Amino acid sequence: MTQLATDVDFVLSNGKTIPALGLGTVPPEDPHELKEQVITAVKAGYRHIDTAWYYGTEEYIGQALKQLFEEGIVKREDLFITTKVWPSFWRNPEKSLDKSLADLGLDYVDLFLQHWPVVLHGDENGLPPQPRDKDGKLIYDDDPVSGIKYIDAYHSLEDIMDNTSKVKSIGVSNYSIPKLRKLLAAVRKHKPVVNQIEYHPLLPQQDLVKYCYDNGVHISAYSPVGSNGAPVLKLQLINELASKYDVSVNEIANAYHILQGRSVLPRSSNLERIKSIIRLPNLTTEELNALYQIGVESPTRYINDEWGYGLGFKWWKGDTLSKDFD
Ligand SMILES: NC(=O)C1=CN([C@@H]2O[C@H](COP(=O)(O)OP(=O)(O)OC[C@H]3O[C@@H](n4cnc5c(N)ncnc54)[C@H](OP(=O)(O)O)[C@@H]3O)[C@@H](O)[C@H]2O)C=CC1
Ligand SMILES: O=C1O[C@H](CO)[C@@H](O)[C@@H]1O
Repeated sequence: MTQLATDVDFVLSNGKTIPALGLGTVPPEDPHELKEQVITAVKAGYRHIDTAWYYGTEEYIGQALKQLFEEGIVKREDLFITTKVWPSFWRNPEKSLDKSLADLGLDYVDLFLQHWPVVLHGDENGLPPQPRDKDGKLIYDDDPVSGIKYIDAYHSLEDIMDNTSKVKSIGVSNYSIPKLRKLLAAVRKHKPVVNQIEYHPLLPQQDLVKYCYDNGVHISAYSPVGSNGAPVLKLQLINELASKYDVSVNEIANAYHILQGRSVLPRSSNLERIKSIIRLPNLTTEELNALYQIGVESPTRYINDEWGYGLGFKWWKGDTLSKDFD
C-alpha cells in the first residue's frame, strides 16, 4: 500500500517536529478562496500550513482555523503553522508577528521565519512592503551586499523566542550559503531550525542543501512545481514516474523532497488537487538521483524577486553580482 505524505514528520534540531507536507498560501486572485483551501487540506490530513504577513491571506486562514476548531476537526496542537516577517518590517518583527497572530486567531505559531535576509525601508507597520524611490528602485535600509542588518532582524526573532511564548521555533527563508554562514557565526542562542528555499528538479542546489544539513538546518522546499504554470510537472521523467507508480505528477514532485528529508509546500486553488496529492510513492534512490540530474545542466529559478539580487544565490535571473559573493 502507498504510504501517505500526511503521515510523515521530520525532527528539527531543537527536537520539535515538522509535518512533511505543508499547504502553501500565496494568494490566489481572490484571497477569500484560502478559507476553503485550508479547510479542504486539513480535512484531507494536512497538518502544516505555510503563510506570511506579506501574503495578505492570514485572515482567511484564521477563518478556516476557527471553523476547524469549532467543528472539532482538529485541535490547535495538532497543527503546525508557519508565518514570516517581511524585510520592510525588519525593525519590529514582534509587531509583524502580533498582526499575523491576530489575523490567524492564534496565540502562537509553530515556526516564525525571517522571509529574506534583506532589510527594506518600511514604516513602523512594515509599509510599504516594496518601498521604491522616484526611479522605481527599491529602498534598502543598508547596502544589500555588505550590510548585516538582516542579522539584527534575526536577533529580534531570538528575543521573541526568549521573552515570549508566541513562537515555538524560529528560522529563515531565502538564505544562501554566504548569508547563512554569517548568520550562524552571529547567532546568540537560537540557531535557525529551518531554511525555506525554492527547490525542485529544475533547480538543483545540492551545495546549499548539504550546507544546511551539515549545520542542522532543515530544508523546506517552496515552489515545488516551479510556481505558476507548474513547469516541473511537464518534465518527461516526472510523467513517467507518475505512470509507473500510478500517482499524480504532483505526488512525484512532493516525494522528491519528502523521501530525502525535506518538507514541501505545494499550493493549489483546485480543491480536488489539494485533497488528492497526499500519497507518497516509494521512489528508488536511482530515480531520485535521476530527478536531481535533470536541472544540473541548466538550472532555472522561478522566484527571481528583485530583493533576491546579490544574496549570493546561484542562477538568480538578472543578478549581476559575483557568484563568489560573501
Ligand atoms: N519563502 C518564500 O520566499 C516563498 C515561499 N513560498 C511558499 O511555497 C508555496 C508554494 O509555492 P508557489 O510558488 O506558490 O507554487 P507551486 O510550485 O506550489 O505552484 C503552484 C501553481 O502550480 C499550479 N499547479 C499545481 N499542480 C498543477 C497541475 N497538476 N496542473 C496544472 N497546474 C498545477 C497551481 O495551479 P492550481 O491553483 O490550478 O492548482 C499553481 O498555479 C507558496 O504558496 C508559499 O507558501 C513560495 C514562494 C516564495
Ligand atoms: O513568499 C513569497 O512569495 C512571493 C511570490 O511567490 C515571493 O516574493 C515571496 O518571497
